[in-house]
Amino acid sequence: MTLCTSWLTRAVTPSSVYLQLFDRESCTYTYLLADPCSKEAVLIDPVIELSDRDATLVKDLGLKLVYVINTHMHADHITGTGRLKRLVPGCKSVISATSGAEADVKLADGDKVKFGALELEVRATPGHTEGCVTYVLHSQRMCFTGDALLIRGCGRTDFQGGSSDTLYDSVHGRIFSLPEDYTVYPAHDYKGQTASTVGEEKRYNPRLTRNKEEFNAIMAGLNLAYPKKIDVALPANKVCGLHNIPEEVAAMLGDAK
Ligand SMILES: N[C@@H](CCC(=O)N[C@@H](CSS)C(=O)NCC(=O)O)C(=O)O
Repeated sequence: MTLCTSWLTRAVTPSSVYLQLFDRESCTYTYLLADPCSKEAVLIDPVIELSDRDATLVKDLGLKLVYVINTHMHADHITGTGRLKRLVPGCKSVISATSGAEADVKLADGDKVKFGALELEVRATPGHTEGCVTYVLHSQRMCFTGDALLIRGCGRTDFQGGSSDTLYDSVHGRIFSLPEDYTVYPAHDYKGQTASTVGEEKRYNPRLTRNKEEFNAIMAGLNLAYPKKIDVALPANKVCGLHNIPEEVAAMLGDAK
């Protein structure tokens, strides 16, 4: 198998626009996808502090932002969804129904998110949280895995209804069942990696290549510190980041609450 050593973080082709954006503080990847013909676009997993960056990009590229989508209710940062709804009137917030968060559109397994000629398939991939989903853009052979599958890793399973048993089944059943050449785009990377493929992760993921018993033991032994912002992020993200924004964040954004 050929391993890719560099990945596009930006691609504009006749059939799609794709940009991978990064938040240095939370190591979150935000994705901007668009159909170049209709100009309809979606953002996946935006971060509130960078919502001006994202709104400006949408405007500069002449795109029409139709959906601001989350892979799950994040615990480490406040989503940019609510603020983007203010900055780009008309776009709709989107998250899974099982996340327990408020949004204009609540998705279920098997739903499709359509923008222009493009379509994301929603695959429920719980385990990191109960409401995690993976979005699959079959036409571009891409999947956006949130925190379910990270590059050579996976999301922790020690809060928000997390379960290592469930995560193992989600990744093996719903992500590793995709064709091996599909590119995997995660919601975070802490080591400077940008993307992987289903085939690479099936072969080299140090957690998910193990059997379920070994995986459960690895996850039980991670002993990670709680995310620094969890106490402000979860209440804010329950309403898609629009309310309960901490004062220092609101001040930084020059926002009324
Ligand atoms: N240090 C960060 C939090 C890091 C962390 O816990 N990341 C999560 C995803 S965000 S909830 C995770 O699942 N990590 C898996 C791993 O193996 O590292 C902070 O304080 O925000």
